[in-house]
Amino acid sequence: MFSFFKKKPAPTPAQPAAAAPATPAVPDVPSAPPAAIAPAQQAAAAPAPWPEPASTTAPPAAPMAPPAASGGLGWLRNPFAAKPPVPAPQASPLGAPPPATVPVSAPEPTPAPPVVVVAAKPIAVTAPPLPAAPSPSPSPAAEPPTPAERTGWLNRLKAGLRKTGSSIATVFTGTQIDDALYEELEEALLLADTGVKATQWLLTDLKRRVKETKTTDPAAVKGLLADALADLLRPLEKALVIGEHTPTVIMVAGVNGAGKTTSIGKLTRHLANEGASVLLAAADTFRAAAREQLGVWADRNTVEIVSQEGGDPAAVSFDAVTAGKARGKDVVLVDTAGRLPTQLHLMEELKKIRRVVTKADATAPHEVLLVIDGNTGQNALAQVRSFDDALQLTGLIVTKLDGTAKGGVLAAIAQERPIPVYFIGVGEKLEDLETFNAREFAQALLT
Ligand SMILES: Nc1nc2c(ncn2[C@@H]2O[C@H](COP(=O)(O)OP(=O)(O)OP(=O)(O)O)[C@@H](O)[C@H]2O)c(=O)[nH]1
Repeated sequence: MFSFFKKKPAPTPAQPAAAAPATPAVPDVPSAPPAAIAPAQQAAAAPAPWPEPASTTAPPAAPMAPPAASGGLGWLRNPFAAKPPVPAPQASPLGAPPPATVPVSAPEPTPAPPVVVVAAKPIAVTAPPLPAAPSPSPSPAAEPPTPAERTGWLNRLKAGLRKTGSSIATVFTGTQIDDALYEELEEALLLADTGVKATQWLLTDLKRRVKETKTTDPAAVKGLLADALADLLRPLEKALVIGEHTPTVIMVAGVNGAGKTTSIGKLTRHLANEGASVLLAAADTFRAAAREQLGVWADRNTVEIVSQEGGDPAAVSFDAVTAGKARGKDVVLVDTAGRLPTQLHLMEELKKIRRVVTKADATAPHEVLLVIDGNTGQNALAQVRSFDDALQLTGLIVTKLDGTAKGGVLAAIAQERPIPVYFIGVGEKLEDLETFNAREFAQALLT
């Protein structure tokens, strides 16, 4: 897993710390007392100064790992670009009561270096694709074999999506390609929560493919549908980039119980396994259980966590990003409390968290992810729209695709709000979170 993930690149020259002129009365300034930052085991301990001096000197760059040919999160990517200059360590506001003028300034936009991937060797980052399904359509190119690890995942994906796929697959058991087949298929796609637009798009595309290839066997139409679905889903494939910023700040949102904390835990584990330093921000400050749950993941992964009971989620996020910067963490993951898009005040709170994170680091958040429960079908699309409008999402994690009959919702998302799907979850276990690959998904769905 994550075999491509690199350690920190070579040290970069420090630049003068972004001047933080104390600007009183900035509305978003976190006003809560500083959050506790502690190694996971001490998460409950009283706020303490940094246990170790902040260091911005990165260790020497690790040797290049081989490109992502293995399974695992094979196309999460660290471009290993020269990191932007790391700001000189600043006195962290953590562990000491904030001064009257809070150390958050109205963002004096720090001229961020242009995001140019200047890695010595850019890395191939696409997940190893599956061999193309047998279909009468011309195969674009010979595809490499699927590694064993990825095959294991695919089997789990197929098992998870069987409920969705079986009703679609039965459409192709007849002997003729006629209107009845297309009508049945339309119904099956709609039942799988593919949505009206995506269903129409797929049917039109499929009919074209059938005509062009002069297909007469209904069983072969299934292969053509897999091709059409893969093409529709392809815009959702994108690599999550780690390493362009220190830290890469990832904010995670979603409705209650969507699987945010579990997904963060899984992702943390993968990152930690690859040697990335991760800091978790428990920005769900209201629900004790949520903090504890994140604390357990932090413990398991021996990463640090910033948490604060009953505090301001924006303040916790600010502290975490500041801490992540000061300590040269690779990734800061901000776990927010679940909320419905209709809870407008809570949506405002999310926007505030986003703004405050930007005050801690003018380039952050680098990713704003929405976690959606694949079981919620078309409602997931509504969530994507609402959270995207509020937060300008950069990516999705779709969980609980195991055992759902609504796996078609990804097609609806691709059609109506094509936000990249960085990961999909098909179970509660660590290995059940994987990168999204359009062809794999299409084939698993129709197997
Ligand atoms: N079957 C299945 N269960 C999952 C998956 N991802 C998460 N879960 C389960 O979903 C439940 C809720 O997950 P959480 O991670 O607590 O969800 P959350 O979004 O953080 O919840 P709140 O903090 O309450 O908003 C837990 O029981 C998880 O084990 C998945 O991919 N498949």
